[in-house]
Amino acid sequence: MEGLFESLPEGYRERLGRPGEYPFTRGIYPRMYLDRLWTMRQYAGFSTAEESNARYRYLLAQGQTGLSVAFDLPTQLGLDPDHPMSVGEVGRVGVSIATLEDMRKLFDGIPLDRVSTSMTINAPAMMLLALYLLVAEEQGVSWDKVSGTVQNDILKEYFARGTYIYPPGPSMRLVTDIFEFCARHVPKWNTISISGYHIREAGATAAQEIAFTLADGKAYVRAALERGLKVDEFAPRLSFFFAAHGDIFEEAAKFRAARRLWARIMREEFGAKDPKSWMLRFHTQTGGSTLTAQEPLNNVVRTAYQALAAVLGGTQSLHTNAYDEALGLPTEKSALLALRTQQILAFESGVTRAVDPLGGSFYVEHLTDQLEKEAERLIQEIDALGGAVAAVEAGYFQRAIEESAWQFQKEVEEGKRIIVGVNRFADPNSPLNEPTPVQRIDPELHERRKRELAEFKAKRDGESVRMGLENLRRAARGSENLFPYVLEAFRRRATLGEVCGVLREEWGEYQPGR
Ligand SMILES: C[C@H](C(=O)O)C(=O)SCCNC(=O)CCNC(=O)[C@H](O)C(C)(C)COP(=O)(O)OP(=O)(O)OC[C@H]1O[C@@H](n2cnc3c(N)ncnc32)[C@H](O)[C@@H]1OP(=O)(O)O
Repeated sequence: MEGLFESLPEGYRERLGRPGEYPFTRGIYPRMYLDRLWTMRQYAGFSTAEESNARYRYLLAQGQTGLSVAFDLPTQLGLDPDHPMSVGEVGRVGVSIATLEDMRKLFDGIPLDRVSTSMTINAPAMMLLALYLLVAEEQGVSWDKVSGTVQNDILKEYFARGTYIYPPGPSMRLVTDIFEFCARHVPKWNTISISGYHIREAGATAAQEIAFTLADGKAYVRAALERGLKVDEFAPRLSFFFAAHGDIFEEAAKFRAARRLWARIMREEFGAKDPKSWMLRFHTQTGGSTLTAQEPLNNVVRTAYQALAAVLGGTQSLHTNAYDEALGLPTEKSALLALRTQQILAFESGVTRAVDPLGGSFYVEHLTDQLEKEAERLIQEIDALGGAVAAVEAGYFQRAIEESAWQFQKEVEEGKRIIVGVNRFADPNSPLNEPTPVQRIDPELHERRKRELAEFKAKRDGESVRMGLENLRRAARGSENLFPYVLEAFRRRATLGEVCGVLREEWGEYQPGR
């Protein structure tokens, strides 16, 4: 492949750029997958820490190369299993974690210096990361060896995902505290996964996905600069998360355009000097909203094409959906098939042999330019509103996404957008409509988790816990970094609900529309 680039006409080469060079349209590494494949990181977790741990070990044994933890809704909202609002939700969409003991069980037998872990956690990101670091410590792994990612992207929770707790002001403080703490103590940790995935899943277009995500990214950078951090101190550890939907070339172009835009924003707008600060590194998940309950096996095919788009776009890490996700939680079998889908792509398809194989395609370069232009226009619109935080408060994102979602639905209903097995070739008697088994959650689980929590509380020193929580409360009233206080509270055996509860009392909860 080497000579190909040199043989291109003058001017064209400069315009195209090289992989691994600013503005990284063609990827962030000169040799991409020739040197290292993307991380195969399947989002998983359900029921108890023990059951999730067994699933993680199974997936790692099957060749998965990174972990990605799904937490249940109470955990994502900083509530313990014994909270009245947890009823019906414990262990349902992810694993239930409330204590250091739970976290220890979740990673039992998994060496935290050898595997990187992503945790989809936002409002209580600091708390779950603190528990993770304490488990690493117990394993004898020093924090500078620990690598992974917390989603920690609160802005999109307000308009696309929904698991917020506190109002934007204190929430942005927590985000920035994590940037600062990790820059000093956990240097290999990706402190945020700025997520377009949920924006897209909520109905945004590809250009909106890029624009809204990068606008959120700019808001986090501004918040950190206002805190007094230097851009090159924290920017190399910002990471991104996008969706891969079915339009292969548009999606591949989307990733290329996003990289180019972010590189420019970081270098030209924020004056970053370290090339690592310019690089947009991202995880991709295939499009959950594109999966259909009709003829579920068709989803294997959809997912494979979407994964191809992600890899053609130069993703660093990938989750391929299980075909039964429109019906319920993946079973061990469907989760394995999802992993095999990316292994076939990586090891059989030959797609990893060239770096940015689409680079120079007239069509893809054109799409890249177009998406970049449209996203840039939208980012300017958001800047004119005062940035992403102001745009959230003004309801800008919600309105824009609803409009696109409505447009999409209309096209489906009018048959202008074809979904095979749904609005074209639908057949109620299709043999592909056989019943699909889904993962079931034990109905006794909630009671069991409440008992475990009561036992945990009975064994601890109540006075020490109270002191830890009061120290956190005092710090929350001031402006110090809260991370050390959260760590201390967990060392004293406070629970997730208690730690988040103190901050709820101090800061209140976000009430949309008020
Ligand atoms: C839908 C659902 C929900 O709503 O609930 C969700 O949200 S699920 C959401 C699930 N989210 C996730 O799973 C997010 C996953 N995100 C991540 O893993 C990260 O943020 C990531 C995107 C930066 C990928 O990190 P990673 O560790 O897997 O991979 P990296 O690309 O950083 O590679 C690891 C190390 O190898 C190096 N490396 C990699 N490739 C190369 C190469 N070709 N040449 C030279 N070096 C290379 C990197 O620089 C890095 O080193 P060094 O570290 O020294 O630089």
